[in-house]
Amino acid sequence: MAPLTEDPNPVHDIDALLINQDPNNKTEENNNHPKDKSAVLLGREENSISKNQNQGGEREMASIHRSGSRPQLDLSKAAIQGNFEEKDPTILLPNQSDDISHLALDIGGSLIKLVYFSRHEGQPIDDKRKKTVKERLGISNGNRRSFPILGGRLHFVKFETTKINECLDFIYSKQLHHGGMDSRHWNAEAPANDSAVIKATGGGAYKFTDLFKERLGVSLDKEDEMNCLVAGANFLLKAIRHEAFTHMEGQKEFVQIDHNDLFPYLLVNIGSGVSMIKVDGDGKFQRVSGTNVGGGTYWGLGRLLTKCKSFDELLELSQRGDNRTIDMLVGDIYGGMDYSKIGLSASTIASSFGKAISDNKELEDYRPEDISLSLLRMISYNIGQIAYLNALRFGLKRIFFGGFFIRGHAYTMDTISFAVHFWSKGDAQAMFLRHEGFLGALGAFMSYEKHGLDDLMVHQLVERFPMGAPYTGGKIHGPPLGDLNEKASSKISWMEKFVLRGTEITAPVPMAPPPGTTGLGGFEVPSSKGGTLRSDASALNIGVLHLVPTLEVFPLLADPKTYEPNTIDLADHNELEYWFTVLSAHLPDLVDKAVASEGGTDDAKRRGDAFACAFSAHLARFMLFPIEKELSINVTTLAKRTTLTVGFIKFSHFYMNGSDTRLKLIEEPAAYGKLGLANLLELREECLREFQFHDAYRSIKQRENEASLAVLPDLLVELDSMSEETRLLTLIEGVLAANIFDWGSRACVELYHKGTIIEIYRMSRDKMQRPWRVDDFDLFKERMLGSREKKPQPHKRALLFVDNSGADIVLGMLPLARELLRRGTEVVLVANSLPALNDVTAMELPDIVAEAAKHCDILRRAAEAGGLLVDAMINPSDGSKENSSSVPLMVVENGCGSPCIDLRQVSSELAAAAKDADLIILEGMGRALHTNFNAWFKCDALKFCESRLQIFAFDTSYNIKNIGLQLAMVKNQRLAEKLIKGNIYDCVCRYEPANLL
Ligand SMILES: CC(C)(COP(=O)(O)O)[C@@H](O)C(=O)NCCC(=O)O
Ligand SMILES: [Mn+2]
Repeated sequence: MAPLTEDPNPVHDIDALLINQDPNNKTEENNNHPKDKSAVLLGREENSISKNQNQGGEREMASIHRSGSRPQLDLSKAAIQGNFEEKDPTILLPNQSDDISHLALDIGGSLIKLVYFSRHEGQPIDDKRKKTVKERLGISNGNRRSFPILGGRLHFVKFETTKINECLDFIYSKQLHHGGMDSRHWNAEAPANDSAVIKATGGGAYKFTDLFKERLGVSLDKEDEMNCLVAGANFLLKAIRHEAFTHMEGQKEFVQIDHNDLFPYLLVNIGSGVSMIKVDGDGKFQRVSGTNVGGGTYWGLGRLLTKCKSFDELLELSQRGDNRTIDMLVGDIYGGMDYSKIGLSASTIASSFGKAISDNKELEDYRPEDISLSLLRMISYNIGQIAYLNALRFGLKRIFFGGFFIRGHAYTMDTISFAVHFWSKGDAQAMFLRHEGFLGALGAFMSYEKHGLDDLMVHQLVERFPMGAPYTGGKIHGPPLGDLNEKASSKISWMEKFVLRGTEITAPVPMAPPPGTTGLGGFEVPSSKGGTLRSDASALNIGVLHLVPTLEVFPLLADPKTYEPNTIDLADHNELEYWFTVLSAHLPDLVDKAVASEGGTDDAKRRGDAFACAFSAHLARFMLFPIEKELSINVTTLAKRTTLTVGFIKFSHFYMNGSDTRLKLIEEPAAYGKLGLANLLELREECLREFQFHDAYRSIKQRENEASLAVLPDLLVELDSMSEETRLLTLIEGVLAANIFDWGSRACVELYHKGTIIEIYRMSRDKMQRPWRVDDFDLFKERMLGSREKKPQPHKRALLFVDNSGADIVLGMLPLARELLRRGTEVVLVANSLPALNDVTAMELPDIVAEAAKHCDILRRAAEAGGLLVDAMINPSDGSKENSSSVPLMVVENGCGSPCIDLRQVSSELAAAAKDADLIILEGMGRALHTNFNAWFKCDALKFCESRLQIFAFDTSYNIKNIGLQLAMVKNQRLAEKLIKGNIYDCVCRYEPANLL
């Protein structure tokens, strides 16, 4: 490669070199102040029409506005790839940003909200497998909309406006003003692009224009605040599954919004002042009302009256307040009685601050806590009341509240909810949004038209890291983490700062709320069980949105609307506590494996520690544990790995109240969306990837694959010597037995010290004794082999959702696949797209199959027919490549990187493979137990799938609602007891033929 940077005026035709680059664009950017669609709808003046039309635009009005930040040609560090002699050599532009705008801002009076995009890190793509699968399954990109975003993440970050310099540092450190780290190396000294433009909304977009220009060399392209709020709210309500929730008396409940029935609604944005916006559709809205008594009033008056230094401090005070000392209640007027005739209880506030008239007290005589609560209730009730009256005025069913005033504060939400409930006599309900603080920033982000985000579907957005926003992004740079007690030093990187911040959070112990009086519907004291508050309460209650435009809903789901992937709902605190303990205990070992998988270097160790800190901080957020329990966990953790700060730092950092024997960790799982065990298991994998551990179990997987492949030929000979019936049973037993190789199960991992892989496999198989705890094998056998009355009908295509590497795939699932192939059934092995624990991935499978095929004709022919052996021809001279006598064996990726699978979001190739499938086999605890245990499948368009075979070793039976075949051996004692009233290593074999439905 040769550098090209010396030549400021390259002779190459720029248009030819760079797709999507518009050389005219520079002038357009400088002059144009694009407005979004709604601006056009509202009939605003548009100053860029003629320019765009000149550029060839028969495009319609709404789409003629070009984003002000279309990328510029960045030739820095450009280099010719390949040979100088070549005629038009490719030129690499390492610093060229993607054709995507990466950052948008909402700069408010107190907070700056950032939404930024990062591309998914380039995964190695096995093109050949994909190509063959595409051909085989007839997948085309035909009607797929081509998204400018090919996949990436939306991150949400906040800064206090007073710390705008930190915000600028952050943008700079991540090079977000140039299109992000993806396109620029860390510390790249590329010159700032003078004409770069960032979308921004909020008053600060005007106030800080010069500062942004000075510090980052970028211009802020101002977007209308109201447009942004509405665009952000619409996007969230349509695209995020668990976005809206109600909050009454401390209870949070998510509301399923039907996208087709979203409009109209009332959006109440409580900032310094309050706006009430009637939203009728995308870009269609009207500000119908508002009130000047809002967040600013609360903070302003509160500051004067209590001397509080921050808004959060004031809110925290309110939690310990008793407003009855200062508010005049109905009971104060009526001698402690209710005014029942007009439906007011004695505890109803008759007049906020009313007692101060007659008390003959000075300001100092009132507790600041009481003042704060009185103020909070006065303002919240007032807003709730006005909002309801406006909803009534326009006949609106739904009221969504957002804005910085709420900040995920349970007490505030309860108060607003109470007011809406009270005034509507229960007819209306207040709803809140998890991303409420980011509506404006998201709206500004959406205003870059080319994102194509507007018609993203729910299943294309995955909130994979439900509470990880502050931990994400960037690489681990800078010196080792060191002592996390140290305050953020200028030396440490952003990532580390974030880790630091996350673990530093101190939160007050929630006070038991004063008992609310039950009366005649007056304003009782709201009870907020989840009334926790932290210094930046809403900073962590949202996750990173992964945009994967290729994800689809699994077409064989009988009813995607009612489908719930999680079997275990962590809203049950006992479950949460148990799984917290299990995952915490597993952490040190996982870190060891992860560090070893990266060569055990210092960098890997540092990343390992950072991962452990981040993941345990995430886990901690869900929990509120008695102190004894916490400490016992810490002691074991530390005894094992003294250098690791896992699970310990978080406790030393969390607020502890002497009178309360609890460590305060944030107990508000619902704030992060509905949480099931699958989310927690996925979070762990995502967190590993975040710290650049891409395959912690790589070497274990390799070792187990090799050992298993070595004994496969003997197993196949053994199987072939059996009668059909015995063989089928042995095969199912084999799947169950081999699923014991699960590095996610503590009990199993302990077993591995007791023998070789093959010994454990044999032992496990020998112990298979029927009847299993749940045993529908005979039904399945009848379907496969037929009966006296019925001849067997081979399945057309079977989808085998495979699980672990090693014995599980090689000695369990592959022989079962072989049996199906032998019977004329096409087999599709469905494997993870990304590693998770020791699960086999779709990338790894072709090699494993190729090795296995060396010992088996059936597998070889089928693998060839399925295009799996293109590279690894066993015997290239035998000419069997074109052999069409076999049904194919194929491999597809499932679209996920977790031990579990959410079938609402699978890869397009799996969706395509499912079309002709009439048998689904789900194997393993993660895929068939923790998720999909209650799933129903169909085949063709409307019929239920002829059979549903779920195989998982060591499964357990929760309250089994479905019928069907599941093969399982329970790998966890507690699950065994709960699910099947059995014991660890019990088996479940459940089969679900359609005629039973
Ligand atoms: C993570 C797992 C779901 C993986 O199981 P698999 O899908 O491989 O059968 C499972 O190992 C698990 O639930 N482990 C935690 C329970 C324990 O350690 O007992
Ligand atoms: Mn697994």
